[in-house]
Amino acid sequence: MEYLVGQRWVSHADAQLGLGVVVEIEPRRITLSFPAVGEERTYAIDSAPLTRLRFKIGDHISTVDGVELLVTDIEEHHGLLMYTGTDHHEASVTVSELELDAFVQLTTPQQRLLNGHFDKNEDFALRVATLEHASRLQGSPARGLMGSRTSLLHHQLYIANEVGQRFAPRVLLADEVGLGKTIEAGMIIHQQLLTGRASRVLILVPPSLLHQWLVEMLRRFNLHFSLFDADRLAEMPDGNPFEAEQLVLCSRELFEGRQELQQLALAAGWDLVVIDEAHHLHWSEDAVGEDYRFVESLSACSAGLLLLTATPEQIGQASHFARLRLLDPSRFHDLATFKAEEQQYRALSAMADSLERGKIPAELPADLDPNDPPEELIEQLLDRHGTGRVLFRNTRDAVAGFPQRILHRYPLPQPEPYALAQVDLAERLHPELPYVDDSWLDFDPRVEWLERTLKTLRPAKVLVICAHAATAVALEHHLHMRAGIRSAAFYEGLSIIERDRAAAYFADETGGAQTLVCSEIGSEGRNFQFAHHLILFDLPLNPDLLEQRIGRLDRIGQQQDVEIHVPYLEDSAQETLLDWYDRGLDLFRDSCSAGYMIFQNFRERLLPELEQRTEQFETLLTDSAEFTLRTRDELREGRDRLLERNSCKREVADKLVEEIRSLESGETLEHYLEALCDAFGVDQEFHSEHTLILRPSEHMLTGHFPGVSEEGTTVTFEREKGLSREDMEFITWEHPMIQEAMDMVLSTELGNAALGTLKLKGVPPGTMLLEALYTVNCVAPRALQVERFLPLSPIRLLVDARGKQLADLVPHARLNSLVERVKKPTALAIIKQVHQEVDAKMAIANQQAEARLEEILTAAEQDMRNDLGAELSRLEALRELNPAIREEELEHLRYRIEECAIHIQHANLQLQALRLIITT
Ligand SMILES: Nc1ncnc2c1ncn2[C@@H]1O[C@H](COP(=O)(O)OP(=O)(O)OP(=O)(O)O)[C@@H](O)[C@H]1O
Repeated sequence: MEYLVGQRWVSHADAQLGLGVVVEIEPRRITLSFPAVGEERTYAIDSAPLTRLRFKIGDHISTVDGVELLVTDIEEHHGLLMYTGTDHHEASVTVSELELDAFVQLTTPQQRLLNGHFDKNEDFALRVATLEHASRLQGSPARGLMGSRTSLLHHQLYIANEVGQRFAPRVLLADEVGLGKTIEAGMIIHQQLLTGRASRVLILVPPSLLHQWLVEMLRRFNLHFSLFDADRLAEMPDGNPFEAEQLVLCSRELFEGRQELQQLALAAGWDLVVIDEAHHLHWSEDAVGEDYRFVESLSACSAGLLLLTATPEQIGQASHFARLRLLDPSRFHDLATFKAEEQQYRALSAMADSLERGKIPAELPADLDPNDPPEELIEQLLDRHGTGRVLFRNTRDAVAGFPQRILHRYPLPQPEPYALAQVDLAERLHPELPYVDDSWLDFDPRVEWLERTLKTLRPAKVLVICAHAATAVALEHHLHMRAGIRSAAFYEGLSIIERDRAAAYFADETGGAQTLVCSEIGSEGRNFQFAHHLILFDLPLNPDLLEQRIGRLDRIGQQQDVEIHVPYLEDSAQETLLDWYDRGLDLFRDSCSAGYMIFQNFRERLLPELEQRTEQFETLLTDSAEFTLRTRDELREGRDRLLERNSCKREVADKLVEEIRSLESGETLEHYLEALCDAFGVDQEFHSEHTLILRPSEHMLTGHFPGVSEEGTTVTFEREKGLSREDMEFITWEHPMIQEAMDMVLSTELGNAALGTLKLKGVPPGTMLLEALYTVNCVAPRALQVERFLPLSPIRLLVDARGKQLADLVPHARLNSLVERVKKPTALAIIKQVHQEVDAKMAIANQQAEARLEEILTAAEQDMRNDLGAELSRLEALRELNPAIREEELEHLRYRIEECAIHIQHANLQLQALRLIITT
């Protein structure tokens, strides 16, 4: 080996030393300085673990003066290498190796392989597997949807997929109570974040739901939201607090009367704003509430907006319209037109039905071609004339699988003080209201009944709901202090912590409260389906509120029939209202999305009956029941049906479920995580089937492995187990542990250079094979989603001694099982001899990969143009008829197609891993 002072060498025993400069040569010893680490090392010349650093044409080098060059030519002068290259001004510059920057990292597979920095064959295999999995996930139709810790429910996956794919989704999620709107919103947020379409998200909810949202986002989607409340804001340093976090959760009330805070939230800018229980936003044609105005301003400065409500018309059709207007002001600009359009939806649904039966309706809109297949016609009808792009609503009927609701009525005698005192309607319905003290507890028969009933139902958990906070507080106090019943109160006056403590006490299976006494507002949106007894201490004067109450228990996850107990005072407004809800609306047995509309329809006849029941009441009941039946039928056949068709297309949802199940089935993920743990030095212990305990070991490759705590983390690959065992992490391809570990592999050189031997029948010993793995590297803004059409697309090549391609003949997995490791000294000896041969094979591999790249890029561009082009033509056709399509969506799509094409055309190859194999 010829050493000369000034030459650059690298230590293959210790890659971290960086580049070494020969500073002294003695007869048997050689000294190198390693400037990057400020060390000098002396070696015996015969056994120095050194490899001459020779850059290649095409490599990027940098000099001590900070000049960056792309090498175009290399010559040797008196034993020193002279590199000629182009700098960033495209000027040609020649530098001697003396001038090279010592901090140079040898990271490319070729540099590492030729400089003797070998990885284990297992690490090489891990790198290849990582690239293949990453590429497959990028192209998966279930991207962003497979990682949630939820049951795979069709209606939710459909909506999440449909909405999550949109640029800047602006929709109203209006599934009936308890069908999982929070979960749908979580899936959409997760998908938008994972695919880079959104990075800043603001969620506004009622105070009682803050904690529930925080926990649901974390537990089900691994999304860490920061909860902003008055205390947190007070503690934050100067500056805009909303800019300090990307994912923020706070209550709408936080902004009430605080203009300055509103301005800060607006100034921070968001990609997606989510408003839960959106029916509370105040809007009427005469008066617009501060809350509505604030959300309207937020909506104007955020690309995406999700509004959630189970009872969109709870405050009437006008305010329902107002929320749609927030989503798409250019579409929903006039209430009267909107009302007229609503009438059309029913006719459209009837048309869709006839099409389904194979009949072309005479009144089919002119823009549809009756010769198209009926399925396509239905799609076009819904697409072009329905409300589906903005409004999603699934009903219990459509989702199915819900338990029964059973009503129990308890007539109680009217006590004298109430009979004498009642004046207005509110007091008739809630006779305890006027009492400033708790004296009503002594004579109101509902109190004694409540005490008795709770004792009879013991140990079953019972949720009690009443209209007012004061009633809830007094009742709970009584139950707790006087009746010895374990209870807690839950109402709007409590702090968030107190509320969560009360809910947790109620949820606690052992030693928790038997009953939780809630006020109307306090309990909205909460999950109490672990109980199946509901006591309605009074009844609200709005069917949608009653539906909200029942929905606390009658929601996804309810295992038993829901027992609804209603105590009421005989011959009172309560009895009349109960009769009307029960016999007029049949609301206790079946939810009714038109409850408020029916109430409005009969309001004028109903209210006087609540004051004083007359003989007319029976007729009112019959009329209401008939009207309800008709309305239910109409809805079933009309608007709801139309919405359902848009809110869940079974075939699409089936495919998503199938895709997720297939990604979860088998043991691919399990084996992959095991390989990751082996590579990074994480210990694995068997826990139970498809479940492991992971612990950091003493031989960790890096200081930390994502998601593995010091005391150990239990992980399961089974969805069912993941759902029932809160103490375990449910691992999917989208779990942060896997995503971050994949990033760790791909952002370092782990496994990118390896050497092994192989016995192959018929191949003479000493033959060289080069296995190379390339990916397609497309640098593009994440929001463009280019990887949907152009994923990493790993290209594997296996070049033999004569330059023949053997990749198909000897697949990677088979090669892995045959390759044997080589001891480092032998490997170094081999590599020194095959330098030039490797270069020659690399040139062949590069050429072949380039040819493949061209094919891949052409196909990707075609795919992209087909896919986005079809979407564009569909939207352009739609826009002619349906102003629900916003112009900016079209513009964005056109821009996106051209931008994607440019980025695809500029994609290049990246060599990801190289393995040299010698036959023995
Ligand atoms: N896919 C799912 N897998 C498991 N649990 C689910 C799923 N979807 C919903 N749930 C559970 O069902 C309950 C209802 O869901 P969620 O709170 O999202 O409903 P909602 O439609 O927002 O209700 P509300 O109308 O009361 O606001 C919650 O306890 C939720 O965790």
